[in-house]
Amino acid sequence: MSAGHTIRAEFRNALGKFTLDAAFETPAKGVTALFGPSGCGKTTVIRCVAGLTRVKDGYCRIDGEIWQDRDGVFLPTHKRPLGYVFQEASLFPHLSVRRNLLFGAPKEKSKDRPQIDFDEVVDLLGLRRLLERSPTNLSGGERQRVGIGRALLTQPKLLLMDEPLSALDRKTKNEILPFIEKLRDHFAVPIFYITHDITEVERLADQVVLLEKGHVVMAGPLAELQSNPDSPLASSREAAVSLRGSVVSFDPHYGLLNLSIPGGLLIAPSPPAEIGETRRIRILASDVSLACESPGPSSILNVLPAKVVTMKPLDPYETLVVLALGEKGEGARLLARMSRKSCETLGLSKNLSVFAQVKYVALAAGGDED
Ligand SMILES: Nc1ncnc2c1ncn2[C@@H]1O[C@H](COP(=O)(O)OP(=O)(O)OP(=O)(O)O)[C@@H](O)[C@H]1O
Repeated sequence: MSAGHTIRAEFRNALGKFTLDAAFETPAKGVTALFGPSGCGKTTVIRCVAGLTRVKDGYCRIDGEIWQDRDGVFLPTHKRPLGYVFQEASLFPHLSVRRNLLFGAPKEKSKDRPQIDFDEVVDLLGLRRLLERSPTNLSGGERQRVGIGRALLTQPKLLLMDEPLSALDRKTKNEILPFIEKLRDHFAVPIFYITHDITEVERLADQVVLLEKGHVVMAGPLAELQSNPDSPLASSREAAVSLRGSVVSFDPHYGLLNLSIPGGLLIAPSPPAEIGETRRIRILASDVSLACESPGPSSILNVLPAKVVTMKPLDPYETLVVLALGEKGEGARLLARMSRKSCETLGLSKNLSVFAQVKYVALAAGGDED
């Protein structure tokens, strides 16, 4: 990774009874999810990145710009070009949505980097019809969209989002997720996204920093962590992989989308989509079963040749199988979770050619990923 296009964060300090010893480097693009159980230090890390908490032994470099080093450099928060989105947006009740959005936006345009445009933000976040309203009677989801828009319009070099959906009910969360997906794919601003909800990580993250008790357990691209059998993501009950699929065709008769993924093709029920559109796909380990020979007719639409990469017992009864799609195992990784008995009956071993039967393919709502 060239230092110019990465974010490097290192923070070490004892904070009361809590010891923070977190270091990671991540690309300065897309969404980096900070994920881990309550109290593991997610908020503390981004407070350090924001300069709201100052630890002596700290280093923070954002896309070539040093915000903190060990030789005394420490940019105060107001000098750090960052946007901060909290669990609940605190909007100014006496200002219209439009003026709330523009609050904090620089008066002059910077010439050294592309600017985030007001109209683009408004349209992308679906705020046009709210512009002249007062924030006092907005719904929780609308308020949060205004909060996100306001943070983006400060023209940040980094957007920090601290559990932005956790105060919302499931339905509103599902309404807002597509907006966050759109802004991830549309604007070039890197995002640090704190959550303890794995489904948000799977839908939004490009990279993940896994935290536990103030330490970074693992950090890297989402797909790598999901398919690494030693990662807590792979061994969890809800283990899944997120893949990117490109729309190849649509069958209007059955309402089925054909998506090309590395090492194979997937079919998923879906409304029509544009050919070439990229969609994020989620496949749960518990929705994948294996066969050694091509199975006959079945209700399962997706049967993909794959090779066994590795196997890991999760407990005395269940095994996690990591697969590489494609006849030569050249494609994307997939996980299958099965009983130890099934594993033994099939005689699974490293490099064995198998057929992965995928029972359910979850597709993120429309919209192009990079
Ligand atoms: N300045 C401080 N002094 C003492 N303790 C602190 C300080 N800042 C954070 N802590 C402690 O650090 C720990 C981590 O807190 P933090 O809020 O970062 O966790 P989190 O992973 O974001 O949790 P949650 O998901 O519940 O929000 C907590 O035990 C907190 O009490």
